[in-house]
Amino acid sequence: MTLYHIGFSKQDLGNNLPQLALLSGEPERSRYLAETFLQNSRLLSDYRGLNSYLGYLSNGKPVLVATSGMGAPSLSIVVNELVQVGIKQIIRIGTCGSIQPHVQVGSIVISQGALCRQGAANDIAPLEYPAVADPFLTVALVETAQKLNIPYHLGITASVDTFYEGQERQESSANPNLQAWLLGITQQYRNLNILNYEMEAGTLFKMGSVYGFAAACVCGVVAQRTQAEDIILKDKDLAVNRAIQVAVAVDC
Ligand SMILES: O=P(O)(O)O[C@H]1O[C@H](CO)[C@@H](O)[C@H]1O
Ligand SMILES: O=c1cc[nH]c(=O)[nH]1
Repeated sequence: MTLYHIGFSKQDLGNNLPQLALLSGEPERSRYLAETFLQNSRLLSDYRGLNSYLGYLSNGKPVLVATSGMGAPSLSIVVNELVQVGIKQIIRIGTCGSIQPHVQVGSIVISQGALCRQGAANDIAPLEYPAVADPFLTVALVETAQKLNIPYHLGITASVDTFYEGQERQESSANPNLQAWLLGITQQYRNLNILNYEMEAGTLFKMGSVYGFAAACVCGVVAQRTQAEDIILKDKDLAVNRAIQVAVAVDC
């Protein structure tokens, strides 16, 4: 049966079924990953911008590349359907904004868990349910980053629903008047040793624990929120390439 949003079925994946999916928020990143880092990749579907590919790692292992779209509601749909076609491991390859001075643009953040401020996650499990990454897959990502000599940070991520309001952007937002409870929240998170902001990992982690797959997240740092609100476009390719290099080389 073809799954409605991802646009393919288990039968479309052949006899050598992939267990691992590499999940990006951005469709262009998925295409780049499949065409540049995988062998014999082919497009499975491209519906609503949620493109997906089947390809092979250099060790011959089949891997699915899929697109989550932005934010947890969209991710939850894609991940649900990936589980239905038999995926057992999902590595999110994303971008993020650093909120710590030592976490520099161009480096990568591997999330061990997330502060999950996401409405969609509450439909998966109670608010108090921990949003934790799979420990084995996460350590494998760390070991790969070390082996490749890629600057990485391991720690806690803040996964929030909005890019502007929830990440306390005022100067670059259409509405500079944030709700009172959001004023100063980035400093509070900094004090809690949270490393970065992004918009999907927390819900992915909760889904992993509830639905029984291994979830992990590696993000390239494209903004430095101790200095400014904007995305540093000149360093984005470096950051994203590093995150992809680690994810495709992971031993899992
Ligand atoms: O680059 P991706 O994977 O989309 O990740 C980040 O970028 C988007 C916001 O610009 C959000 O989806 C956020 O989580
Ligand atoms: O600052 C950033 C950069 C990328 N993605 C986010 O969610 N926030």
